[in-house]
Amino acid sequence: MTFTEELRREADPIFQAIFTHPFVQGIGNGSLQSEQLIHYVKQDFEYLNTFIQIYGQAIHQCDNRKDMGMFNEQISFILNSEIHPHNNFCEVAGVQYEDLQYEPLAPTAHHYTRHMLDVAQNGSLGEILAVLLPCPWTYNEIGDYLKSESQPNKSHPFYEWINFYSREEGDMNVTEDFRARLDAYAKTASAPEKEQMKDHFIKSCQLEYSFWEMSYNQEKWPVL
Ligand SMILES: Cc1ncc(CN)c(N)n1
Repeated sequence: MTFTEELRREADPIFQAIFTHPFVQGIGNGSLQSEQLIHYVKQDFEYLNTFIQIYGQAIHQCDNRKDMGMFNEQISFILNSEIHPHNNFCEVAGVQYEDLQYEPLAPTAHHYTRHMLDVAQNGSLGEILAVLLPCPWTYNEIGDYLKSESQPNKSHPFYEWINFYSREEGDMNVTEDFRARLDAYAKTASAPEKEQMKDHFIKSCQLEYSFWEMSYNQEKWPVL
């Protein structure tokens, strides 16, 4: 079993809980309220801004152009492609995307971004890959799950979102790319470093779940 297969097996209860979370189910059956979609987009815009900054820190740790190029491509992906699923949510909610940008972080988004930033500042390249991997991996699996469960056609309100994240067979996407790099990295990593990578990965999976919960409940700081 590869290192990332081991990670996936350990995180399976969290993946299953994500698939059945009411926000994810609400994407599948089109039942989400506008306020929930708006809360998600506001927080996710900021979350992805942090992701871009972490890619910058990962580039700082690369010792070859191939790896630098890969992270650079991922920055472009967020800037130019990952705006489409956000626009899908905005259209359904009946709001302009530009009006939801540069909002303060809610507690869970604050926690998740600080977790990733901490690893990016203090960890190895392997640890950075481990902390980032649940982001593409859980979304690809959500996309695949919703595509097979809901069989959406073009009239489904979240057709674009589901198709954006679901994978085509044989597709070499960012999840597969990160997994291959992390598996290669793990082959020469020490046992304590592998434990660290596992810990970062599992915490990010937990925080992926919490991010859906935050959006569903439109989480705010306790005292306003
Ligand atoms: C919180 C979160 N996790 C993952 C993704 C998919 N890149 C996202 N847009 N937002």
